[in-house]
Amino acid sequence: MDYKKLSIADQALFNEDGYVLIKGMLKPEEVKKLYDIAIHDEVISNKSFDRGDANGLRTKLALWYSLGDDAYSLLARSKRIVEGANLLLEGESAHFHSKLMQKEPKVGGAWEWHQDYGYWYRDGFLYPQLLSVLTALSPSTKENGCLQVIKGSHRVGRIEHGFSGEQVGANQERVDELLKRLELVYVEMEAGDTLFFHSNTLHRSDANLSDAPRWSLISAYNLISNKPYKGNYPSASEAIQIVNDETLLKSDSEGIQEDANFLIK
Ligand SMILES: O=C(O)CCC(=O)C(=O)O
Ligand SMILES: [Fe+2]
Repeated sequence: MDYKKLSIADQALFNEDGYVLIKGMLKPEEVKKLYDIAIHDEVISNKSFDRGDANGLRTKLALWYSLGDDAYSLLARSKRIVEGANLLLEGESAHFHSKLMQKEPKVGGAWEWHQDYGYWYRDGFLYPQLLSVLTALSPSTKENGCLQVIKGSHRVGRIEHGFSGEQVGANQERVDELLKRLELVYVEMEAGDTLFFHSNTLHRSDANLSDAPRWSLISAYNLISNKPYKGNYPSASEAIQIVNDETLLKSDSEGIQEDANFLIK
């Protein structure tokens, strides 16, 4: 079976709605491999930190910048994903960072409404020419706190963000007005589905009060010409070393290296 790739119709949906969901972007064997590696990855577990929500529930995550030869990077470097990012960003993309989100049963916290560009603006990106690629490693449902998006909200431009507990959230008054006008979509995903979304798309998620974990991998890409004017994000201005789609399954890649450049909190 061939690997999925994004089409011109997917690009049109992304431009219209601010996101596009690609079902079955990963093969079941690929998801199994990545999830197995992730749940046993001690480096990830040691480098993870958590973010509390307004109710004190906490989501664990590990975040790193440069790509390597680990299994997560082979996905982030895969032809189908990088070409998808290139199509949607309308040019050559670079990798800004990747993260492994671990929203555990009963304790995984909520995320407040935000635009990723609300954060990344502060990191020094001058243009919102960035996107997130979220791949579900386990099923993502309303019950376990799937991602919610406001359809078409990428068109409003950057909204002011301020601190809301330990998280940075978008101005609530604006969010409330947009919710009166635009559709709120719960993006339920099966393991192996991938959501591409614009850096100005408003999104949030509920806490995971269910018995099922919700793990996902999120890689962020910027247009290579839109490199940040400050900070130290080497991969954001480097060409991505693309690998064939088969590489993830064929290689004996494992978890991430201890010396990957992790964000340390
Ligand atoms: O996966 C989620 O629930 C939201 C995470 C998110 O939006 C982020 O890390 O920027
Ligand atoms: Fe986000």
